[in-house]
Amino acid sequence: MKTTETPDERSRLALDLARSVAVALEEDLSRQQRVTLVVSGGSTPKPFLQALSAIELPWSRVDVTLADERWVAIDDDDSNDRFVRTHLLINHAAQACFHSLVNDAAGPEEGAAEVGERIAALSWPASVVVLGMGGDGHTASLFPDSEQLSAGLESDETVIAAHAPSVSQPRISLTRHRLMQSRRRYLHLTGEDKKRTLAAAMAGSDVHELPIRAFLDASLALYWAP
Ligand SMILES: O=C(O)[C@H](O)[C@@H](O)[C@H](O)[C@H](O)COP(=O)(O)O
Repeated sequence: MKTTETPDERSRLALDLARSVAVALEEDLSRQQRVTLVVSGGSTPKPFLQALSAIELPWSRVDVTLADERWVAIDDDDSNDRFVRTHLLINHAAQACFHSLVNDAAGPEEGAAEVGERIAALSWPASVVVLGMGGDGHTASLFPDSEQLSAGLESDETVIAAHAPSVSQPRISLTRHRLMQSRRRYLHLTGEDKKRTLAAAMAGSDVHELPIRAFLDASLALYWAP
């Protein structure tokens, strides 16, 4: 029955993705001193991050950052920073160097310049960007109902401050421009609802309706399980 198969399929998917990402990082680490890995928050990546953390790599040469973040304290339950520290920066990956998308500023507008400068100083193009997607077709914090969506899709800054009526907390997000500065991009999704959203995204072209469309090119590797 599907209900009993689903967790296994999701675990297998997470492991497959972790192995692909590890191979990619290792390949780039054989040619350059430092590599950048961009991961997403949310709930889907948890088993992937845990699986990746258990793979032996020269992690001390890996810079990890996030596709986006909620502007909350780093010990808040909703913090992606905390999520990455809990699920990725453990086991072998405890040696990686994590770069937060938040600072002490009052909000993302005030903090974005410093964060952008720090993140831009990492090694680009990133080796790997792992994106997630919401049921509304957002990725990172590029939300369809956000006033900052055009900036997120078109600006050549590294990060933008973002707000959207559909989400309660202010956000900071890497821009499309920065996320596309990557050698490999993966989209990690689970569930039938997201499969339907992805199919709708593939069937049209308005990036403002479903922002994930701005990332759907031939080089995006899709990792989906029921
Ligand atoms: O929540 C976040 O931190 C990310 O901003 C977001 O883009 C995420 O990848 C999607 O919302 C999917 O989230 P789930 O994996 O929780 O469905």
